Amino acid sequence: MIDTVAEMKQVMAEADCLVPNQQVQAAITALASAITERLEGSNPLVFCVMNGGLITTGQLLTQLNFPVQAEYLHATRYRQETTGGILEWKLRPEADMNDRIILIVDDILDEGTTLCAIADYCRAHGAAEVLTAVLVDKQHDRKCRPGLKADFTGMDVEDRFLFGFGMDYKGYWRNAPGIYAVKGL
Ligand SMILES: O=P(O)(O)OC[C@H]1O[C@H](OP(=O)(O)OP(=O)(O)O)[C@H](O)[C@@H]1O
Ligand code: HPA
Repeated sequence: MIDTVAEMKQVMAEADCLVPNQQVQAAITALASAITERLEGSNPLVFCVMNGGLITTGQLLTQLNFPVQAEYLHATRYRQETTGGILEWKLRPEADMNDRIILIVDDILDEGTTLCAIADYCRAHGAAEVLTAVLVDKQHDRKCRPGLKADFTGMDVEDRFLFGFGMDYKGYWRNAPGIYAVKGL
């Protein structure tokens, strides 16, 4: 355990800060404005995708200045790894989605498998429309559907393994106050 903590301190010491805190905050504020403009009058049901979506969703929600119903779900496919596997539903949404406009909020659109599966699930359970919002869109050509984009994107980030603002490296550093890339990854 102590070895892990020391390793994680080393990971941070050697990491590249790609986007500093203030810039991330500005991106979340811009996301909130775009979401407000589009959804203010439509009584959206917001789903936080746990665990990674926790910080983006939390900060975003406090900047949505209209009544919002917020829930969470948990789907995961990276676990402690840096490459994704089969998507595992840990907690499926329980709220009634029938005829609702759903907004799914997550930290990162990487290959997109996670967001696509969640959006498909919501549509199959009666959602009238499903929109997606991510803090980060990782730039590469490995998207599960070519050209896949979220409806709302905070920022594009280079193709490295990232941590901070909800994104973890081996379960750690979701709390890092900026977007960092692991040395060599
Ligand atoms: O676009 P994709 O390639 O599907 O990857 C993106 C997903 O991966 C991460 O979740 P993870 O599986 O690590 O689960 P966690 O949030 O519980 O850590 C992240 O929070 C996204 O939900
Ligand atoms: O770069 C990443 N970092 C953390 N979690 C992730 N899940 C998908 N891609 C990433």
